[in-house]
Amino acid sequence: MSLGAADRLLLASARRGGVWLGLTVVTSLLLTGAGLALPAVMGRALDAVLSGGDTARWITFTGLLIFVLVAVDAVDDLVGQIAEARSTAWLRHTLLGHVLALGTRATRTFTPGDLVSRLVGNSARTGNSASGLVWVVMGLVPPVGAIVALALIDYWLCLTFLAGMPLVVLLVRAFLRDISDANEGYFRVQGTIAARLVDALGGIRTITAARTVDREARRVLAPLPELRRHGLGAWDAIARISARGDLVVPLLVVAVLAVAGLGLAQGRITPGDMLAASEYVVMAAGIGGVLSSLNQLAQARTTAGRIAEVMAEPPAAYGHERLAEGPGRLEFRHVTVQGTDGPVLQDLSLIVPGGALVAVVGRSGAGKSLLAALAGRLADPDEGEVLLDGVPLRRLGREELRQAVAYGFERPVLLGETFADAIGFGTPTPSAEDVVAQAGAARADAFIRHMPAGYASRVTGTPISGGEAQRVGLARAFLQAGRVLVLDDVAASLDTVTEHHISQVLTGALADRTRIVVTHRASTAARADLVVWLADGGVRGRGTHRALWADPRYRATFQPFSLPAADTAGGAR
Ligand SMILES: Nc1ncnc2c1ncn2[C@@H]1O[C@H](COP(=O)(O)OP(=O)(O)OP(=O)(O)O)[C@@H](O)[C@H]1O
Repeated sequence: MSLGAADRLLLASARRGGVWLGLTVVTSLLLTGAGLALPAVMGRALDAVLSGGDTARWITFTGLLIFVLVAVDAVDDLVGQIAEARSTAWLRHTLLGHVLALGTRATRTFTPGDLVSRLVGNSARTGNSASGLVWVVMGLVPPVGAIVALALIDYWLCLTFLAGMPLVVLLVRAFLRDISDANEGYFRVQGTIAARLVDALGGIRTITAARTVDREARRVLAPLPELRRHGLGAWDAIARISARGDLVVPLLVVAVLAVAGLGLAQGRITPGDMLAASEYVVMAAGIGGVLSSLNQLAQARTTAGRIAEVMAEPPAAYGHERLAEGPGRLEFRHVTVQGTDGPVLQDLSLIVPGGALVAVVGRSGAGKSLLAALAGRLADPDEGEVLLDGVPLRRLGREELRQAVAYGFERPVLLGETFADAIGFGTPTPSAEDVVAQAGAARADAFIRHMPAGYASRVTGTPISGGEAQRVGLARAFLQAGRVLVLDDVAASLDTVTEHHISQVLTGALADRTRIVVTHRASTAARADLVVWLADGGVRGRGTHRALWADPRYRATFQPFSLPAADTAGGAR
C-alpha cells in the first residue's frame, strides 16, 4: 500500500464534503477563536472587578463568547455530519464503480467478504474523517494560539512552555507510530473475518448438512484473538500517551504558573493576566483534543489505504472500435492462460466459424468455462488474442462487445426486482412481449405464470429450483443474444426433455448466431455442428461428435449416465 495514494484518497473524499466542509472550517474557526478569546476576556473581567473598571462590559463580553461557543458548537456538529455523509457516499460510489468495472478480476484478487468490509466499514471510517481532517488542523490552532497568547502576556511564560515542547513532540510521534500499526492490523483482520463469513454463508447448505456448524463458527472467528491483540494494541497506545501526558502536562503547567507567579510578584503581570495564563497554559498543553483527532485521522489513513489498494487494481481496458457486419466468427490465436500451477490453456489456436453451433467438451477442469470466458472477455489471455469477425476483442468498445457476445451460466444470479426484470436485465429497453417470448423459448414461461404475481413476482422471497433459475437465466441470455451466444453448462440442472426443447431453440430461432455451448452431455455434443474437445491445456480434437466418438478417450470424457442409447456413434446426430 502506498501511503501517498491513501492520503490522496483521503483528501479527495474530504473535498467531496464541498460547501459543508467549508462551513465546518468556518464553524471550527469561530469555535477556536471564541475559545482562545475567552481566557483573555475573563482575565480582563477579573482585573476590572479588582480595579473597579468597566466590569459590566467585560462580563457581557464573557457571556457573549460563551453563547457563541454553545450555538456554533451545535451548528458545527450538523455541518460536519453532512460533510462526512457526502464524503462517505462519494467513496462508496467510487469504490463500488471500480469493483464492478474490475469484473471477475475483483474477486480473483480480493475475497468478496473482504471487498464488502472495505466497501461498507472502511469507506465509512474514511469518509467520516473528512471533517476530522479539519479538526486536526483546527485542533492545532488553540495550542499554537495559546502559546502566542502566553508570549503576549509575558515572553518568559512562552519560553518556559517551549522548553518542554520537544518532549511532547516525541510523545506524539511514538503514539502515531503505535496507533497506525495497531489500526492496520485491526482492519486487516476484520476483512479476513468478513471474508470467512461470506464463504460460510455461500456454503451454508453444505455446513448444515455436514453438521459442521460449530467447526465453521470456530473457523470464521479464529482470527478473533489476533483482532483482540490489535484492538488492545490501540488501547495500549492511547493509555500510554495519556499516562505520559498526565505526567508531562502538569509539570509544564506548574513550571509556567511558577514563572507567572514570579511575574505577578515582580509586577510584570496583573492578576487577570495570571488567570488568563493559567487557562492558556492548559490550552497550549492540551494535546489530548488533538490526539483524539489524530487517532481518528490515523484510522482514516489506514482505511483509505485499504480502499486505495482496490483502486490500484487496473480495470479491464476497452478500446473504441466497432464491429462491421459479420457472421460472428471467433478466432483464438495462440492463447495462453496461466493458472496457479502452470498454464491452464497453452498456445491454443481455434477458429469458431460464424453461425456455427459449437459444443465445448472435456473432462472437469479441462478449461471449458475458461475458453467460454475468453470468448467474451470475461477473462483475458496472458498471451495471444481472441478476435471476433477479425477485430481483437481488446480493441472493441465495452458496449459493442457486450452487445455482440451474450452469456448464459450454469448457476445464474437473477438480478432485478421481478422476474420480468431478471429476464430483461442487460437489455436496454426490453418489451414485455420479448420477455414473455424468450421465457417461452427457455421453458420458463409456464412456471412464472403460475406464480401469484406472474412476471411481476419478486425474485427475492420466491423460492425456485436450480433448473427453474437456469431457465430464467437462459431466457435472459436468449433475449440478449447478439452475434455470439455463449452458454456455459446451462443445461446441467435441466431434465432431458427441457434440454431437448432448448436445443431446438438453439438450432431454430437462434440458428443464425454463433453458439458456443459448454457441455458434459453427449446428446448436446451430438447436435452440434462442431465439437471442440479440450484436454491437457489445448484442443485435443475437433470435428463432429460422430467422428470423434471413435476415440475411446473422447468417449471417456462423458459420464456413463449421460450416454443414452441414442448417443452411440451410430445414433449421435
Ligand atoms: N481467468 C482465469 N485465469 C486463470 N485460471 C483460471 C481462470 N479461470 C479458470 N481458471 C482455472 O482453469 C482451470 C479450469 O477451470 P474451468 O472452470 O475452465 O474448467 P471446466 O473444464 O469448465 O471444468 P468443469 O467441467 O468442472 O466446470 C481451473 O483450475 C481454474 O482455476
